[in-house]
Amino acid sequence: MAVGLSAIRKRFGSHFAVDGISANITEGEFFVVLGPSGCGKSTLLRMIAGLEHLDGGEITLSGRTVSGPGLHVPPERRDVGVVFQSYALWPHMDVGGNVAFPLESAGKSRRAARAEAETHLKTVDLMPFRDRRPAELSGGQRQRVALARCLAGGAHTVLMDEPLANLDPHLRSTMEEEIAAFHHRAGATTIYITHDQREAMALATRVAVMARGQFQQVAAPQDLYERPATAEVARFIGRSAILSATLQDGCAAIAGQQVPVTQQGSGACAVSVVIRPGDVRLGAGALTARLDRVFYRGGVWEGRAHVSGLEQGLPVSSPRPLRNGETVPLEIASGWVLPASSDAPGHDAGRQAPAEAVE
Ligand SMILES: Nc1ncnc2c1ncn2[C@@H]1O[C@H](COP(=O)(O)OP(=O)(O)OP(=O)(O)O)[C@@H](O)[C@H]1O
Repeated sequence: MAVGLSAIRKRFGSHFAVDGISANITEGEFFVVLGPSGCGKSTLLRMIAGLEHLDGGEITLSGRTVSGPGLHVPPERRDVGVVFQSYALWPHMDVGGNVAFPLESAGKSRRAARAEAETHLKTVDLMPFRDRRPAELSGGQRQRVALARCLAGGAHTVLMDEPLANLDPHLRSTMEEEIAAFHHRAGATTIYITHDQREAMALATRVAVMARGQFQQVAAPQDLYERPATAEVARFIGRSAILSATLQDGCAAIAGQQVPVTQQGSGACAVSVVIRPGDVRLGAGALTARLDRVFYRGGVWEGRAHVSGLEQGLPVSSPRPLRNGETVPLEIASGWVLPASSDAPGHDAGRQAPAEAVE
């Protein structure tokens, strides 16, 4: 295990910014922490980096305890590289100098450090820019310098705190590909923080959905989408409707129809069913819906389908044009039953929040 978090807590005044998080992050994993602003993501990262002391619990890095009761290994002795959203480059040094800096600090000669820095500049495709100063680079190029410098530091574990937050959407998606390639090449265990679910889904081996200082669910992106543990996770990841239904013989009664559903374990007959766009078939079926909130999303149209008697509109998407106000036949072909308790699928993190009431 590369990074072990055991019931870690951090309090500011009376407020727990990190409130009992446990997780085991494996060697080489790309682990994304996803959550809304203020949920405690940066505090968690700073605790792992050694920039915050813990108020409880224990952190291990490669099996070595670095934070725990009466123990706090300083940041520079943790073998951890950090990339923040502000690039933190030296403005007076050129690109090559910035990347060579950790190598020189580690005692290499200037010449050897420069030569090694070039290998890392090649990795992020920045060799043609090695003599420029940071001020002469675009945001994306600066971020790549920060990545190369992190590589040069040779850290076993890389922590990234919203590294793409300052970039425009087009550059963000290019940089996502760069970061994925960087991870593939460098192989370092990476913990990446973001509030952007699309970014999380694109990059992660596993995603931890964080809220109010706790991990709500830790799972692979597809599992999170298809088998959310709570209503909160279902709402945070992708589009969904969450409907109350009664369950019998593997089917949920929704709007007078028997909808085949998937669930974890057995249990209650009054359940909450998550419906995703892929669960709804448009164009045929026993139900009739009126569409609104229709948007064209490049290749597909998205909208909400309102069926009489249902408490929420269903999310729909179609490769054919949809129109606001049109009436369409549809069928709900499948759904996911939210686990009633904490024995949620894919959930391997410590303290858990109860499933929320359905809106
Ligand atoms: N040094 C501090 N002193 C007091 N409160 C703090 C301190 N650092 C963070 N907090 C509080 O702890 C909570 C979590 O903050 P944190 O920065 O970890 O959230 P975040 O999820 O990273 O947010 P964002 O996405 O907006 O950066 C917030 O309520 C914040 O105000």
